[in-house]
Amino acid sequence: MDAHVSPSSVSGTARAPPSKSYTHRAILAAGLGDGATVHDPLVSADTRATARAVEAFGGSVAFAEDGTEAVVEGLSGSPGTPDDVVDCANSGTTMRLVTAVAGLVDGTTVLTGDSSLRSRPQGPLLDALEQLGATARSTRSNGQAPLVVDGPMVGGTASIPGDVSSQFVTALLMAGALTDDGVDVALETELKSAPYVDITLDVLDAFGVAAEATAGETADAVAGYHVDGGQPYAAADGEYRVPGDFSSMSYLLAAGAVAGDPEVTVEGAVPSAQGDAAIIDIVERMGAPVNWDRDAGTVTVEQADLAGVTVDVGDTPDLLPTIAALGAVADGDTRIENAEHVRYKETDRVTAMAEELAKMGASVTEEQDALTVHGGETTLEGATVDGRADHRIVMALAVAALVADGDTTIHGCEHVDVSFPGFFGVLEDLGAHAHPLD
Ligand SMILES: O=C(O)C1=C[C@@H](OP(=O)(O)O)[C@@H](O)[C@H](O)C1
Ligand SMILES: C=C(OP(=O)(O)O)C(=O)O
Repeated sequence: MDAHVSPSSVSGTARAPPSKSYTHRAILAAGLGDGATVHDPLVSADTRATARAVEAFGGSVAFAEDGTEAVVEGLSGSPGTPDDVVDCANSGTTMRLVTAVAGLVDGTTVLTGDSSLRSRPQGPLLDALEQLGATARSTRSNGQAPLVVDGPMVGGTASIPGDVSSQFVTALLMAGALTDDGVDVALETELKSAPYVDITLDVLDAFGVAAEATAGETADAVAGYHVDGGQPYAAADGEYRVPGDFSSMSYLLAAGAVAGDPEVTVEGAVPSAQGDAAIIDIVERMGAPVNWDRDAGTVTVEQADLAGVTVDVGDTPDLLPTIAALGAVADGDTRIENAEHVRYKETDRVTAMAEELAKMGASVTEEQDALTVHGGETTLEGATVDGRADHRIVMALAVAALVADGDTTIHGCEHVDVSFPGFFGVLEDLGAHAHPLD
């Protein structure tokens, strides 16, 4: 489906959806234990995939019709053999976390996903599961799904690269808590996307599971992570509440910074372990006045003439599309560095943003691990662009389109359902001329 975006301003207050990363982990943790009520879950295509996987292992997940909670019945630490192939759809988090849980099953689990997910790397996780005592392989022997996993694994030490996906570490820690021997994850390289492991430690802690980083050679270096085995999952009082999603917030804050008339306020911005809260500092560094009231959980951003900045996205890969869109509107160069792992997402987001912003007239230089947007050299023009079946590309292009000269058509706008269902409605409520075409 196409979305149509005309140049327009935005103002008012919007609420960010609940965190996708926290929701995946909370539903899985509740499912691996005796169940819990997860309040304010993100109800989206990706989190539904994790809910289906919990059900495939023998639990159940009921999302309330009004979306305010998910009631999870757990499988008490013993995932059963799924009756059918587990379809992780478009969700990398689901596939990685569920592959490790499959290593606990005394039987065979088969996992697949859509064509995007079947092209993403899983090899290091398969190797890790083998090191822990499971059998894990790719049906095509190319480190990609479909995957076949035979457990049970006992635990031990798994050595993995840290520069492909932090989700491998998250997966090994979450499943490792239910092994007999526990799991030591030894990182072969520096960890990218590290704040996502902090989110995992946060959720594990809330479910009564102890896990920690193990010290490296220097004071701030991390050698890996450790989780003891035999730790049941149990949320305090059987309840867990999901905070707002800063990656989703980034599009609303970026919209306010480029097209605020004069400002936009985003609710749901309670502090949590999410590295993507860095978007607040980034829009401020680019010149937009920002006020984050941490107690109230609100961020207000005013429109301003933005200036290019250099941003390292090693910790915050999901912000790359948003920063690239901001850079196309700013004056001067915006250089996004340490970005190679951003190529392993729903699509290669470095190339996708370079090519799609270029269609809108932006001047862009792409390197293997960096993207530089040369703002101010050209005028951003409305164009027909391709969201590449990737929710974040669609939303970032919609932000750029608000201030392009002329109308923009974005292909594949329905993919926002992966992380931010109703995104175009929220933009419209802020006053933007942005809507899906039937
Ligand atoms: O664990 C998570 O919830 C996520 C980790 C990150 O992936 P990588 O660790 O693969 O970079 C991020 O890009 C993804 O959107 C969500
Ligand atoms: C990469 C993402 O998610 P996942 O890895 O779960 O597909 C994302 O939401 O940007």
